[in-house]
Amino acid sequence: MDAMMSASREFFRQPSGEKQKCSNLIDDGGKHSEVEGYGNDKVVNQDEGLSWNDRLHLRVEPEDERNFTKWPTHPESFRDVLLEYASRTKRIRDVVFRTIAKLLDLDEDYFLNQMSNKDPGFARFNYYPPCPRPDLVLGMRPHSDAGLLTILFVDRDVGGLQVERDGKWYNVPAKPYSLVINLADCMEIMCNGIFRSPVHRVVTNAEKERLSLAVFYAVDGETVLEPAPGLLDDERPPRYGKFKAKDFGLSFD
Ligand SMILES: O=C(O)CCC(=O)C(=O)O
Ligand SMILES: [Fe+2]
Repeated sequence: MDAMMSASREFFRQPSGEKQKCSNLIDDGGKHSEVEGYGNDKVVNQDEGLSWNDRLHLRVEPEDERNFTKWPTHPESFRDVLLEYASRTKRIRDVVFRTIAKLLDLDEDYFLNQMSNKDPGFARFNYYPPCPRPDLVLGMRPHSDAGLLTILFVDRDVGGLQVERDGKWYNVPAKPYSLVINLADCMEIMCNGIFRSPVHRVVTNAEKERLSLAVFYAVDGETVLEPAPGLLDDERPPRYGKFKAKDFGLSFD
């Protein structure tokens, strides 16, 4: 974990020109951007406000779709460290899926069986510079994660992540060597809302920079999502319909 965080810190500390070698902008004068690479998120709606962060977004799954041209070459260790890190988060993902299935009295492999070897996984390195006016701008605006599961490695010293419940925001503490596991929208659907995909945001800090790394596991656009039949009966009707992930933008493809 230390190696992953220091590789990330080293990447973001480089001069802008070096980071732009991994840019997410498409070569058309910077008018369009793609999901992968270094930069900022695309602003879809002017009213949503900007987020005070830089990010590097890299596909880690499926293995044969990794695009190493977007992966940093500095620090030199970056690629190997991320490959090792991603292989471990994938194992954690599987343990969490099995545990959730057991908690719900489903077949242990129910969620794993819903997945295909085309399902995407993305590593998103977030860098939040110190912000002179934390009262005016968020590090990341409120959202829920769209996929199945997010494994989030938060900064060991600097807090900022908050989770919403009943209209109130609660701080998620910064803690060394801890991972925050976030259930995302597609899992909420498959769990028929028994487990919820939380709305969360990041507040800025006036003095300190903050780093985090989210690994998102999602589903292929063709995956048909529906509440697990084993969770439904007359008293517990489905809260969600059946649909393809891509029809609701619930995939990264
Ligand atoms: O930086 C954090 O702690 C949260 C990041 C996050 O929510 C995301 O990347 O989706
Ligand atoms: Fe998130």
